[in-house]
Amino acid sequence: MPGVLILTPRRFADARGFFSESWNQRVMEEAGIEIAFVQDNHSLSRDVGTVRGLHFQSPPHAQAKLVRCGRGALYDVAVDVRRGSPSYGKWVGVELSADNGRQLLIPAGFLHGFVTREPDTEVIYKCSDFYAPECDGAVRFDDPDLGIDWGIEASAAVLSDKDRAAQSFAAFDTPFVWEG
Ligand SMILES: Cc1cn([C@H]2C[C@H](O)[C@@H](COP(=O)(O)OP(=O)(O)O[C@H]3O[C@@H](C)C(=O)[C@@H](O)[C@H]3O)O2)c(=O)[nH]c1=O
Repeated sequence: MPGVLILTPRRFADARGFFSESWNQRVMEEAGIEIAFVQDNHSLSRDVGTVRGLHFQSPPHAQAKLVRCGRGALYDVAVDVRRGSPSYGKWVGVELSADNGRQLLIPAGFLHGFVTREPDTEVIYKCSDFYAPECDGAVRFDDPDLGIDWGIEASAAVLSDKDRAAQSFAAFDTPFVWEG
């Protein structure tokens, strides 16, 4: 999926555990990734099968996100909703866990959501714009047009009221445009 990257920072293990640089702006810039992150978020989901998503913030407050797992495990999903993109409407999913240390970089122009695979899963992510509730939106995680395989029965998902009432993908008028 163009623009979506899995990053796995090096871990320096010793008798105490490990040390890892979870974000290093200079290293990222040397790799061609120039994103000015301005907000860090941290969520805890108690139950296995908690689904948060699919979420977006519209321009002018669109957000790129760098997502990682601090405790437990989750399946993280990004859906390309950039009008005109070769992968418009397609999704990609990656297992992120405290053990595997992976991070998922999701550019602006994607819906984002995840399902937790372990109890008490903590998700930590950087965002490239501030929370703007007036630009916040959601699309149904189990929309048949998207066909995302969450690995759970949709009826068993633990959801917020907002996500339970989210619009269908067919009704979603994407505010994002593919810029090549
Ligand atoms: C996202 C967000 C929420 N809040 C508040 C609003 C609300 O009262 C409470 C819970 O918000 P939500 O129900 O939207 O939280 P949540 O369902 O965890 O929303 C998050 O889901 C993941 C998948 C994302 O990608 C995020 O961008 C964000 O949309 O926290 C903030 O103060 N700042 C924020 O940046």
